[in-house]
Amino acid sequence: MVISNVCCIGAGYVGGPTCSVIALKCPNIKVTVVDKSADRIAQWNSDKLPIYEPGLDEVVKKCRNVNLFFSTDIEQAIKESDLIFISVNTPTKTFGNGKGRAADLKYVESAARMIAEIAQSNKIVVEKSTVPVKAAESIMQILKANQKHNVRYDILSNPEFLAEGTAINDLLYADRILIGGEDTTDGHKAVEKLGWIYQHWIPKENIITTNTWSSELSKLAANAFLAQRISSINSLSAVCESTGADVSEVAKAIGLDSRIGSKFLQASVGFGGSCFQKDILNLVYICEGLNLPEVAAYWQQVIDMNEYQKTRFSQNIIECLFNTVSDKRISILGFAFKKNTGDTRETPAITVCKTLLEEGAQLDIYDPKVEPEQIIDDLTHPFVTESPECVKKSVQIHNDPYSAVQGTHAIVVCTEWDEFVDLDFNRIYQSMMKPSYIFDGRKILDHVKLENIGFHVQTIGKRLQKNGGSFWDKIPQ
Ligand SMILES: NC(=O)c1ccc[n+]([C@@H]2O[C@H](COP(=O)([O-])OP(=O)(O)OC[C@H]3O[C@@H](n4cnc5c(N)ncnc54)[C@H](O)[C@@H]3O)[C@@H](O)[C@H]2O)c1
Ligand SMILES: O=c1ccn([C@@H]2O[C@H](COP(=O)(O)OP(=O)(O)O[C@H]3O[C@H](CO)[C@@H](O)[C@H](O)[C@H]3O)[C@@H](O)[C@H]2O)c(=O)[nH]1
Repeated sequence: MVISNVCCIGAGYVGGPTCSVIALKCPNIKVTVVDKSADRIAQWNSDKLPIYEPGLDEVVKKCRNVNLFFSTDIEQAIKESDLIFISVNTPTKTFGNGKGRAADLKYVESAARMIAEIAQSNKIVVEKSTVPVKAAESIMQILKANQKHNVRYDILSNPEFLAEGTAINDLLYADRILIGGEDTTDGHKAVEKLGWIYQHWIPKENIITTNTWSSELSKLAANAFLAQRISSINSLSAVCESTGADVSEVAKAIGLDSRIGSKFLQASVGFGGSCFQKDILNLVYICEGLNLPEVAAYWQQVIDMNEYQKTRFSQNIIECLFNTVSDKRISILGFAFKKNTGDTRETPAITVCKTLLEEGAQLDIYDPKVEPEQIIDDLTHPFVTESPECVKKSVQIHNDPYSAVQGTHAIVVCTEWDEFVDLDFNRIYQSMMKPSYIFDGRKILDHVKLENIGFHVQTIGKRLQKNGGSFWDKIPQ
């Protein structure tokens, strides 16, 4: 099997870690990750990588400039390679047909056009990006229509299932590798070649092959199923809050049924991240295009429930704080969409912060990995009711959790960072305004201990009443 040179177009959250692990596990393959962003490539070549991911630094340090290269010379990398991963972003369209729903494939298309322009020898082109079903067909059309030399292309679908914060582990010990290809002799050969790369570290039985369209759809389906579980448990969290049931107990009770399983049943302020919402919206759009409105509506509800959860949590904060947060200082602990990443794409913290800002609150924000500029950017783009200057006046970013809680009325936990569990809450209580509130949007804190210190505690899917005076009192019994 002779794949000796791999190129990856797109040095992002997927391209970077995936290719680093391929380089680590396949020392005889030269792996070049290219990007049109010179800044991003410079960061990959520096001591401070552009993304935070546990274990990534070590892998990059070991392989960089040995058999792993980060470069802006896209032309050279395409020319040299046998196999090219397209790992560019596929965000939700913000304009025109399918605005707010369809995946924007302009970056995939431009990558395909570049390959067609440059390639002088046969290439296996691999869709690593998450794309709509049948995208491979469009890529093939672009490649064939623009073919410069007598080059043969094979297109494969090889979706990525890594989750941020655990990317290296997910890549090293993937549950499965999915490869979709054409059901022809050449198609099978291409699938085998890509499979051979993964066989360097993934057991053969975990590498599954399907037709191209099944592979493309499986990626959207996997994310839809995962997000659906979160929306399902979050919907029940509202029932728990109104009845006195505890959503963690419910999750445990149902999760022990081996048919249901225990994972992805953690009720929360809502799911975030660059994928779930984008991919489900894309699935909904595809279903509408296929004239399957009932199927589209079914999956749309997963997104709607997530919006409901984020809004519900934010409104509860305001109601608990005597229906006004105007000029009150509120600490936000955690801004990333989950722990162990600095990524803020679609983080529920944005909804919480924007709601509080619209109500006139002053925010003191701390996150161990998110850059301050990123937080300001997220809260000002696009901002409907306030100018960016107003937002900046109302937001202070801290590099220490204790300074972020000093003199504030309430703490809102938006990300489940481990370090929040071990904070000295006695010290924090002393430094806050009274009554002191904690809104635990991630269910990570010891609520009984906090109540014993004197905090008023609110969380998702459970009534905590010890210190009374909360919005639960309004609920008719
Ligand atoms: N982030 C995740 O955890 C994750 C997991 C699985 C799948 N995915 C999918 O993988 C794809 C990439 O996601 P990401 O999070 O890595 O995106 P990203 O935005 O972090 O990275 C994409 C990179 O592609 C570059 N790029 C775009 N067009 C280019 C071009 N024509 N030439 C060279 N570079 C180009 C951009 O500059 C950017 O650096 C998406 O389709 C996403 O849905 C993401
Ligand atoms: O029980 C849970 C599990 C997750 N979340 C939230 O859901 C979001 C997404 O979490 P996770 O799926 O762990 O991270 P992602 O990096 O978004 O990974 C998802 O999206 C990727 C991009 O497509 C896929 O590759 C992964 O398989 C898929 O898990 C985060 O806000 C989590 O806090 C919950 O609220 N409750």
